[in-house]
Amino acid sequence: MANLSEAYESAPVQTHHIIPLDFQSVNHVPESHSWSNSDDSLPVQSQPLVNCEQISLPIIDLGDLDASKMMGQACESWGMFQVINHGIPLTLFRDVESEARAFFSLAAEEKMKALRSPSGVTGYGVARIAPFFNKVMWHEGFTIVGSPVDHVREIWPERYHRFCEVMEAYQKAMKELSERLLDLILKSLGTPEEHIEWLPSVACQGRLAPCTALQLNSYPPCPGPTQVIGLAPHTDSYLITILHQVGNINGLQVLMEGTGWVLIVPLEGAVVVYVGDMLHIMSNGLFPSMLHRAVVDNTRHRLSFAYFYGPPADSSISPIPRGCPSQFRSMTVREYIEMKAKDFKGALSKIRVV
Ligand SMILES: C=C1C[C@]23C[C@@]1(O)CC[C@H]2[C@@]12CCC[C@@](C)(C(=O)O1)[C@H]2[C@@H]3C(=O)O
Ligand SMILES: O=C(O)CCC(=O)C(=O)O
Ligand SMILES: [Fe+2]
Repeated sequence: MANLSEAYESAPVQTHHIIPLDFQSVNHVPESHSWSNSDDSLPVQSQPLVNCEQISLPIIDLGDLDASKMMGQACESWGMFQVINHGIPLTLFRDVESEARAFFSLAAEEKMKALRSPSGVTGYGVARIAPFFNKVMWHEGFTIVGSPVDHVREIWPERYHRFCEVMEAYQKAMKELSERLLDLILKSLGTPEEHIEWLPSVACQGRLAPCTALQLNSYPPCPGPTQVIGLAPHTDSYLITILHQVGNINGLQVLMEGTGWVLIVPLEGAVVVYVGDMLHIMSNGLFPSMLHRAVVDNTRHRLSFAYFYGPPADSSISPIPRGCPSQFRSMTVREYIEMKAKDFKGALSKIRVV
């Protein structure tokens, strides 16, 4: 990426925090992955990990004339919504799925050839938030910022082109969709143009590149799904995340005030869009960036693809003026990502001013 690698370099991850378990060779949950009775598990155990309540998130048709208003309402009440009629061909989701499956089914020593470096962003490894927990998640990921070619060529000298082409096409489609969605969401907030000079519909020429990333998440089947966590509770950092959950395997849960953890059941053909920290800041706290987590299945291998979109690294983010005192101080995207990389739980409260 032309943008944020340096922000992550300032908080490198220890090598042992990057290497996932060899899931193909385990038939029990090792102590390192058992979240029961660990300090980390407190927010996790306050409710059953599986069979929790299901909710129906608002479903918004991108062709609907009221889409902007509905998105604003959904962001305010839920911090998230589902989108249908988004224009992403089903074949593209299937192509990404087939490349991701081909990658994650490789033997552990093959995947290790694409390992993310301690201060890098692209590559194979555990989630970036892993060092903040004592226990290890039942998860492996492949993060792509820009092109994965240098990593994938190591594994597939003959067929790496296909993987790269598919990921490039997906990132292009997701970038366009993110920009369409942000246009509508920011319109619902009455955002003045000078506040979002980086958005293509506003910018003239010479626009800087947005910060984007694609995360392929893999949650292998687990012999003790209630003991482990796929992805520990977190909020996403950027403006929005577009999530595609593969197949009809449940996994994504969101913490709803007053209700607890609720399951977001995958809806075929739809994507889930959620508010990230930067949109929470821009909306001056009106749109919550919801705490979410992923749980795992005992027989099925779950995959999800998360696409993150944020403003260019050096642009500043601050609450859109809407007549109320600002709850957050202004900072650059780079500064916020650096803060979150060092302290992922405390970053938002550190920039809160009221
Ligand atoms: C752009 C990014 C957001 C992310 C960190 C990253 O550089 C690439 C991976 C993303 C991810 C995916 C899993 C959850 C998460 C919190 C993490 O550990 O890595 C998010 C990061 C984020 O939103 O900050
Ligand atoms: O796999 C999921 O459902 C959630 C993934 C996620 O939260 C993320 O990649 O940030
Ligand atoms: Fe997330």
